Amino acid sequence: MFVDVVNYEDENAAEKFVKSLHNSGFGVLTHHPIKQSLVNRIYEQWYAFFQSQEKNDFAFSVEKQDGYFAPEISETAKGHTKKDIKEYYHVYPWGRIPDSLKDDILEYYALASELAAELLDWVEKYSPPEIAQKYSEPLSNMIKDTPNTLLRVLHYPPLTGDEEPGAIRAAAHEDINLLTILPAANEPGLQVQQKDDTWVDVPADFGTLIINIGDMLQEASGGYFPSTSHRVINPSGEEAMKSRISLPLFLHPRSEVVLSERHTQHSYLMERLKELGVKP
Ligand SMILES: O=C(O)CCC(=O)C(=O)O
Ligand SMILES: [Fe+2]
Repeated sequence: MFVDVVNYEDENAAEKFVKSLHNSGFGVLTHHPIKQSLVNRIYEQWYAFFQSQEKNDFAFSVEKQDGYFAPEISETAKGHTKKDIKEYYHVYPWGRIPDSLKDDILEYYALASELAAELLDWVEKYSPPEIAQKYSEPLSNMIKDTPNTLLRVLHYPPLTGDEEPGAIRAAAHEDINLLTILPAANEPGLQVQQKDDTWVDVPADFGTLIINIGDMLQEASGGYFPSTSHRVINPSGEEAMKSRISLPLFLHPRSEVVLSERHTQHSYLMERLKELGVKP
């Protein structure tokens, strides 16, 4: 299979997992340490938040990029003209978070960041030596005490039939960051582009964790780890009436971390945010 499903507790989990990341840009983990009960609670609480008007009190800050991004202003993927059909909230530990939602979401942020550091150690260990020598510092060190890692709570609303023709929940894109950690969403739809340009569903049984490479790790590894295009397609029939919630954690190095000869985290991020139209 293009994307491998790996048992986190297996003896050779690290090697298998990193191989999948190299081959497809994606890897899926079962039996991982993130509690599903916590993820479920977050899905329920934030679904209620997106249904409420309270979200409008947390409109995002252009400068800091924390808070609520309404459907009217949410992203247009690079190279696309139609807006994605989604709304989302950017959680940073230093940013604004509704009081009643703070405890669970910050617990998740900390747990997932901790797991991410371990997964970056796996990536480092199974990078070929000529690739590993490109890393300006150990990969897990790049995210140590970083203020930049972003937890995005996404809500894809039920489809009404009035959507702009051709618009989908998340148009094909690559992630900007180092690595993304994504618990399987409560509804299907996530697809990844294969080398022959065809699209396949990412294995996303409820309870699994999906990990993918972002542009910054592609940049730091000289392309050894590919930042693969992925998208979220629109459901049809009964499924179209349902909301979909997802929770990607985008791991970002500290701003001054050197990714390559061309870029630091900061210079890379600014270039990409301008392209997305969310930063002037
Ligand atoms: O909602 C999903 O399953 C994926 C979202 C995603 O790819 C993104 O926000 O970058
Ligand atoms: Fe993505």
